[in-house]
Amino acid sequence: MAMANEELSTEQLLEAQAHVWNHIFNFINSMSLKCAIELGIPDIIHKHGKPMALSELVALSNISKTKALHVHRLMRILLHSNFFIEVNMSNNDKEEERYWLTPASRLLLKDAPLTVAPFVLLVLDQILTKPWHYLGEWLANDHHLSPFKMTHGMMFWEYAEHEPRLNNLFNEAMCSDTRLVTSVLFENQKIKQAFEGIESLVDVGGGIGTMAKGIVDAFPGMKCIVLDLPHVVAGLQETNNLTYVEGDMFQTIPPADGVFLKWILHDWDDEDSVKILKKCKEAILGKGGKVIIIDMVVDIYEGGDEAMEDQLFFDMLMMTLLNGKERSEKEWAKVFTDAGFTSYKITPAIGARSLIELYP
Ligand SMILES: C[S@@+](CC[C@H](N)C(=O)[O-])C[C@H]1O[C@@H](n2cnc3c(N)ncnc32)[C@H](O)[C@@H]1O
Ligand SMILES: O=c1cc(-c2ccc(O)cc2)oc2c(O)c(O)ccc12
Repeated sequence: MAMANEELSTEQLLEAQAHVWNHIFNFINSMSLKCAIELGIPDIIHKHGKPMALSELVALSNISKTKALHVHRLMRILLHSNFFIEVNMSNNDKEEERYWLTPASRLLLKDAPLTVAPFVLLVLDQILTKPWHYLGEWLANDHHLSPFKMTHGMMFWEYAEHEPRLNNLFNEAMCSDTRLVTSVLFENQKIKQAFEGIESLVDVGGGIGTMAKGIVDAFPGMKCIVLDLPHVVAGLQETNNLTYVEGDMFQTIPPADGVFLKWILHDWDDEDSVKILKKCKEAILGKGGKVIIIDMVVDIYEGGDEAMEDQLFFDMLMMTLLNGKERSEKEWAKVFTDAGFTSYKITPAIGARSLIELYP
């Protein structure tokens, strides 16, 4: 029998091996990043205010002094993946290599308003990484809605309800994303127009209300209601134009001119998404309103290959953690029609994500 590799030139064979190795070891990039965040390396360098030598980094962190050379190796891989840059500076006539931040590591500073550090800690937490080991077994079997359920015996939202550490990590991560989204969303006039004229809005699955706060700041006349599960919104501070409702979006959505769904429908399969959208339609009927969705539309993105690959990653994430998916325009159109909506408009909005306006 012919061997598959027989037809490859040496160059092709080595290239193929490098490609496979790269994919096998990609998790080392992720784990090195998580380790740097846990050690607070971006924050220590930022606080230092100027490029920092390895010896200074070790002295000012809780890294063991005996591990300095190991940290040099950790920094080497993070330099390679553009999370830090190396600056050569002279110190008492001695050339010394120093580490400095890049735009990517600035996004990892724990106290930066737009930090994505909570997402790194969330996605690479053992609760979320364990289900990936069961993906193949899950695909080979009919039972269980997701590899997450197969691993932990319950769905993601139930787990979050019973495990405050996951609940807090998740809500904090979502909040940081929302801060990033609001900071770019209303700069775009086309997007801003989508919210104009809406006097009351329900943010369905709005988490702890970060997006709703951003919306009422941008539209001070608007009243916003955040609907989410009791363990998420219980006891949160309300204001004159921001209120919280503990509830289930599959049961009732409070009536309003507009319903907003950010990163909700990608958590659910088509059948559940249609159920949620039917409830949204009931909420806006009689008000002549619309539904505004922020989610990915596969193959519509701004920002090149990385945004395209991010759509593929998120689709796999939704399959593994939840029973959800990222949808193409054709798949969205079917869900909208099945839920009884007649028209929609897609505007590419934030990198890999779009804003969809949906009309009954
Ligand atoms: C992926 S998060 C999105 C949060 C927020 N919209 C954002 O983008 O930051 C999904 C949200 O849906 C909420 N959720 C899940 N099931 C729900 C239900 N049955 N009714 C209401 N909210 C629900 C979760 O608690 C969570 O806050
Ligand atoms: O578990 C997640 C993680 C994310 C996520 C990861 C990294 C980012 O930079 C942003 C977001 O998003 C999720 C999500 O949107 C969801 O509906 C459920 C789970 C997760």
